[in-house]
Amino acid sequence: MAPRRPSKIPDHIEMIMYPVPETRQDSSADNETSASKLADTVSDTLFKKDSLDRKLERHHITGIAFSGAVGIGFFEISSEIIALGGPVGAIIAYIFAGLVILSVLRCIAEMVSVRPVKGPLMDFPHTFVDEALGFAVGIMYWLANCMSCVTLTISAAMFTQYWPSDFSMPLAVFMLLLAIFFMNACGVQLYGNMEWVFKWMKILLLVALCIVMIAIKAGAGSGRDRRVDSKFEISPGYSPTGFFAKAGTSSVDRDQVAILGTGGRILAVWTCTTLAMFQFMGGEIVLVTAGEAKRPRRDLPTAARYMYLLPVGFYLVAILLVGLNVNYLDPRIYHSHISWYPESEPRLDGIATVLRSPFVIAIKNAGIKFLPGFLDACFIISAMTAANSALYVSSRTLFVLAQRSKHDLIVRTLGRTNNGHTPLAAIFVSFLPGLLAFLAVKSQNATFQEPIHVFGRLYTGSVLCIYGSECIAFLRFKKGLAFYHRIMDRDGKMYKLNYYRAHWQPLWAYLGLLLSSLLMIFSGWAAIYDLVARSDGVNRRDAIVDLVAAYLGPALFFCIYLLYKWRYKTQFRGLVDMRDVWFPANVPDEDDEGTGTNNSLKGGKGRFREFLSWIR
Ligand SMILES: NC(=[NH2+])NCCC[C@H](N)C(=O)O
Repeated sequence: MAPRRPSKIPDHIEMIMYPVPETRQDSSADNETSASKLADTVSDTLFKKDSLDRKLERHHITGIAFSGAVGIGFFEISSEIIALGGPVGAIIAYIFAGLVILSVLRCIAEMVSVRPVKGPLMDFPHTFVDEALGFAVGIMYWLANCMSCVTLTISAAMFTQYWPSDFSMPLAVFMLLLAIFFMNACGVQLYGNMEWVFKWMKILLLVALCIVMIAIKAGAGSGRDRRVDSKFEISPGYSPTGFFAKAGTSSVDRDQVAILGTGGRILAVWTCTTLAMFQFMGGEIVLVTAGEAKRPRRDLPTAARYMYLLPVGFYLVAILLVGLNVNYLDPRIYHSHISWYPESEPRLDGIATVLRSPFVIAIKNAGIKFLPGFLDACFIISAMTAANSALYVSSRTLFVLAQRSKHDLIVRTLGRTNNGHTPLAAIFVSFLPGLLAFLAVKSQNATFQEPIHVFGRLYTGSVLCIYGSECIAFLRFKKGLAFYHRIMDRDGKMYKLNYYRAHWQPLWAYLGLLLSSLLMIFSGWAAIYDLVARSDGVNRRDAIVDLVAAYLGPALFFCIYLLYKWRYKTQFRGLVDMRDVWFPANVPDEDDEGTGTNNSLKGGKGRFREFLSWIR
């Protein structure tokens, strides 16, 4: 398909950038026999229907991405973060995690505005760094989303156990998986509309939680239960005390703080940041819609630029407010490194339950009765819709991977769509790992934590590798542009007019690369500490599982990369090979005029209007 010509490009440059298809054939094409050309034509005709439908409007795209980014982590795991780092440590951790997302999204937003192709997340490393890196990113992104689908499904199923009923865990997992499969299988437009509704439900939930937290701080409720606070021997204040060791006693005292002082605090905040990453991940999902977006060149860069603002903004405000309302030494706020419980409290370790949420703890302390049950229902929906997005992402990633595959059988099975342009085979295969959610079912109504934890860590570790790869791809992309600056000047007017040009680059790329690498490398340090420094009193098996979960994703990523590189002898892309930047394949037909990606030229008002139109 001939790429669409953006408006406002001078004619002589247009000829270079968007040559007619014939001129794009390279010399090897001359040698093609007419037989193979005929085969191509036949296969083109046969597989014409195997493409995705371009039906997603901007609000669908942001719905899918928002719904995928805001799952259950913030509502539930935030308690672990507050427990470890105190309210202040939690905010610092959220700022760091937000910074990683901000940096990465700035890089991919610019690349996608120049190259709005199908499967952009794997295309960028493939085109600008190394084919093997693109492959590793594709496979690991697929796997990571399958794993996050498992984690989110288990969480949703465990939340159903809050109400006393006959709704057993196996039944809950089964019904959730069924719902997720059918929502994905019923066509992209319906799916997009559903996710748009879920996005608004989640926004309302976040706003409501903030309002309730402000009200409680102002004295709402039938009175704060101060009895819990009085049990603690350390007065918590707001900042972290230090890094806690594992302990199983019934009260907390200073001996249980393994590393005191500034070092301990820094380590506590670092561990919080690793945990917070799970909550912030998912903003990049906007790019996965590239194959189904109606106007990818216009909508994707804008959505990628603004995508992080809503979740990050809400998360920061809400964590600040909830931190003011809970005592971070409250035994009901759980983290595996702080596991003491007064005998009177039910042990909640490992159980995803509304009772672990810091918001619910604050609400219960304030004596508001009916809200926990209502919030539980909201959390089930939130987790389920994020699992829904995870299946959407994994199926589309697998579909694009299959279409790019060198093996005909894979192209003709997983790379196909049904008559409604839904990649059913890819959806089904990506759904299968979801059955691992049944692992969480120990017995009727009993639950255990390990699968949630392991799959969640696997997802985080893998996505951190992908974020690092996107930053490297951006650095190469920028170098490539500098190399070909006579054809396309990143600082020139034409570029600024037609594409999104992120300010302060390559600073964001370096920052994203540095933070994601550090987070990946040191994500398992607490487990190593448990194993090495405090061998007594620590459950070694737990620590080993923790360690494996932290590093399995990155290890798999590097293995896949090296294996592909070794098998296909791929080379790093030289700058000269980056002609692809200006000859993007598969740029879709867009049904509106112009690219409209660059709002910075529209001035403050234009940008604000753009932002509002995106929020819808
Ligand atoms: N669609 C996904 N893969 N979502 C996984 C991201 C998890 C999400 N950030 C959460 O806090 O629950």
